[in-house]
Amino acid sequence: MNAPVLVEARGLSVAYGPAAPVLSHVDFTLRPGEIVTIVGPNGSGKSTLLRALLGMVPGSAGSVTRAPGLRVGYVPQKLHLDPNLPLSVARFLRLNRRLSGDEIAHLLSRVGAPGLEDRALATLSGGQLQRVMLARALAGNPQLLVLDEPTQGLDQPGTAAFYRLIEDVRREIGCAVLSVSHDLHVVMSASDRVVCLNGHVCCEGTPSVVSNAPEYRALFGLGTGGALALYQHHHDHGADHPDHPHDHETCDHDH
Ligand SMILES: Nc1ncnc2c1ncn2[C@@H]1O[C@H](COP(=O)(O)OP(=O)(O)OP(=O)(O)O)[C@@H](O)[C@H]1O
Repeated sequence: MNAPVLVEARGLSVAYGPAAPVLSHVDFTLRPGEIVTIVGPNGSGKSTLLRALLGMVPGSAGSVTRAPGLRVGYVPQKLHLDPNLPLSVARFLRLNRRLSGDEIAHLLSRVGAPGLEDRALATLSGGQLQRVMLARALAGNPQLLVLDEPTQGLDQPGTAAFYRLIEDVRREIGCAVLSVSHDLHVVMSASDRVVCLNGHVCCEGTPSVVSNAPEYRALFGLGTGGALALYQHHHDHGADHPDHPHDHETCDHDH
């Protein structure tokens, strides 16, 4: 029998209005407890894929299925905060669920941000705010934690510490973690599986498979032409889409 699946996309395409699809023919499977990270250039459809998997945007073709009753905790890319809004951390955490003072204290210490209950949200540092966002995502005891570039704006130690925290949380509550990230070093050390996206799945597999894949190296300019390569990645998504997902798909390049 197959292992249970939390979220699955088959042949998924997504278009915003009449424009060309942002995502084409994406196959994706996430199983319980996995840490999977989506990488890819700006505009390659990473956030769109997350949103489509969560049912926040409809697919134009293909299918998305989620385990019945799936509990998801979502940490968005950015929280747009009005600095004049006098919203405390505790009130923020209670916006969409009932939580006791003890539960809030426990959540905040769980994410390494103890004692912030009464602080105004707008006065927190970037790192503190991300931890509070993570606390909110964990409040519903998720089976799946979804993180959209959660460490944007954090320095390298802050980023590394945040991902260590995510690994601890995964170990503790056994949730799967699906994230979008540009922090390639961290991604490569902290993911079970990496999916490299550029409107379609260019390559996927374990970090070591992906970091050696020519598609990945071309996209991220590792020894193939520097950062410029990022913008010169052309692909022909036609012939070779196998029925079975495997570690390493090919796509054509023009450098
Ligand atoms: N609501 C929307 N309406 C129309 N177009 C959209 C919408 N959201 C995203 N797009 C377009 O879809 C494409 C993919 O966007 P998406 O945000 O999924 O990419 P991304 O890989 O997450 O990018 P980034 O790394 O810059 O965050 C972009 O061209 C973007 O302009």
